[in-house]
Amino acid sequence: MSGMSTKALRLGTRRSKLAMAQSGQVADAVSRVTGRPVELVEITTYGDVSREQLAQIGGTGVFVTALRDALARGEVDFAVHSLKDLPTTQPEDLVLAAVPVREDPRDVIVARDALKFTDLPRGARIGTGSPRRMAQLNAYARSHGLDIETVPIRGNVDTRIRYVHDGELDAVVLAAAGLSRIGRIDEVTDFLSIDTVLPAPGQGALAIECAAHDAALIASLGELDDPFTRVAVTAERSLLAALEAGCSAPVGALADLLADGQIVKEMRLRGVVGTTDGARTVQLSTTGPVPETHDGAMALGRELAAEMLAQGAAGLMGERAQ
Ligand SMILES: NCc1[nH]cc(CCC(=O)O)c1CC(=O)O
Repeated sequence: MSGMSTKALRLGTRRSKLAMAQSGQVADAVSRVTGRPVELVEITTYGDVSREQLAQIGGTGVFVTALRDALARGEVDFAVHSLKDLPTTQPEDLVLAAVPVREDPRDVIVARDALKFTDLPRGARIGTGSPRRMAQLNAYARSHGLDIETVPIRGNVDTRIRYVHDGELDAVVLAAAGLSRIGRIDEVTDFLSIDTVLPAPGQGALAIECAAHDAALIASLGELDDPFTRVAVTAERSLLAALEAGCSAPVGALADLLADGQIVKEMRLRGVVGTTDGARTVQLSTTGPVPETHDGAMALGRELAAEMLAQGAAGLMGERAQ
């Protein structure tokens, strides 16, 4: 290494509490593996300043573009993204140098009076701006005789929880991982089973991205990579891409390992799409050997997407949250 090796690495981050929390955690880990200090560089993104409904803006990756621009201009050395917010196409000048071990991928409910999802009273109002969450919660409600109303909301995690504390909503749906990262996991009143709500592709995982030409940095950051998380999110995102759906589309996906004791046997990939009213869904699953390559993981996602499309998935994805 040259004399550059003790120079601080610049980590581009959004200013939101969640982004600052996850960037801070990654900064510590990167500092540990590189032996270099990491300095946070705050960047405002379009997704932070826009007051419109995200789903209405329509474009994928609104949180990501400004960070990537700063990377491409060399203003920062690396960036941390929530993987579920990353578009499925990777810019050629940037690489995902590491996908660290995934946190709990589940969605959760924060409800008044410590209520569980299935104990919500008739007419309960549940806040979520996500067509994926609406579709699956409404589908569950229809098939289990629950009477709920999904209410489109957006805003950061604190804002969304405030709707419940202020009595405007009975419950809100959030990602466990986000609450965990900002230290509010104790406020969860119900962890939604994967059988009820499949998370967004990549949910709970982070992506550490840097310039494709920065070979030394790619190698260092690579120490934080978890190969299984990477294979799983690659399959999930390949499914999403093959369904030609954006991040606001009603697509859930999760890949997990099936183990026999300590021995990993197979990987299962599950996917769902549905209309936001929950009236129609297509949900499929495939199980097979854990893919050993990136291409293998991509193929698995494409194959499941093809089966879902054959069952009419495309017709269920036209909707957007209002
Ligand atoms: N939709 C925004 C978003 N992007 C990433 C997370 C945190 C969870 C994660 O990293 O997957 C959240 C909040 C949420 O969905 O509750």
